[in-house]
Amino acid sequence: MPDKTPAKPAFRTAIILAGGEGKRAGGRDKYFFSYRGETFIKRLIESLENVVDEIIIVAKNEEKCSHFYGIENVHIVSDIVKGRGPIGGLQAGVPEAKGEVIFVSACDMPFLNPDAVNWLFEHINDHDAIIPAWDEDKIEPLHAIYRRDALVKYLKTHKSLSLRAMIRELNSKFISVEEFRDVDPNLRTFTNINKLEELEKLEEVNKIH
Ligand SMILES: Nc1nc2c(ncn2[C@@H]2O[C@H](COP(=O)(O)OP(=O)(O)OP(=O)(O)O)[C@@H](O)[C@H]2O)c(=O)[nH]1
Repeated sequence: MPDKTPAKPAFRTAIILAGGEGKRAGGRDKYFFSYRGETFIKRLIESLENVVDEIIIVAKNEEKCSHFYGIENVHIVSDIVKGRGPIGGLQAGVPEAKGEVIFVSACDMPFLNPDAVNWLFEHINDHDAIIPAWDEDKIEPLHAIYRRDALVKYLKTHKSLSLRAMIRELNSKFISVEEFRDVDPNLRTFTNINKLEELEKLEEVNKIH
């Protein structure tokens, strides 16, 4: 009798990078920006909790994230070396990840769409990474999926702090953002808020609607 049990899907991790200098936000911690009364980081956790098996928040300041301790399947870790940018965040987060496949997320995306994240997980196939792209220049490496083994190997052997250099080195597949319109017609999942003015604009729009 053939075994009809469906293959167990790979364990999935999400890493939320919650560091950075936030210069464009006047030095503020963008993950504590809030929209409709809820912080960006809380919104991200809620968007991800049904899509992944664990969430790792890599914080510049672990203490500031301490109120997320105790949430099931959410772990908080600190940058090992501060000020290294997103790659520095990965250096701390990837070794803690149990998932074979990892969704890497910025912390400043208030409209992350779980269906878009799920779609990415389902399309990584044999690639090391699957990265949404608007065009050749504008890519979304912090709304992308990576294989843990590929990240571990890269981070061990390369010193560059450039995400683009890492993506070039990996067997990366770029996928047009247009592919996401079925699950997110206005592509809001890619909205990221870098400045206070952008946040204020969001809140104004929120008041009107
Ligand atoms: N853990 C960690 N995350 C980082 C670090 N640098 C940037 N990030 C995260 O990576 C994402 C993209 O960062 P950017 O928005 O490009 O940089 P930023 O430093 O946050 O902001 P700017 O200073 O305005 O450029 C954000 O989610 C940041 O929180 C870091 O050193 N450690």
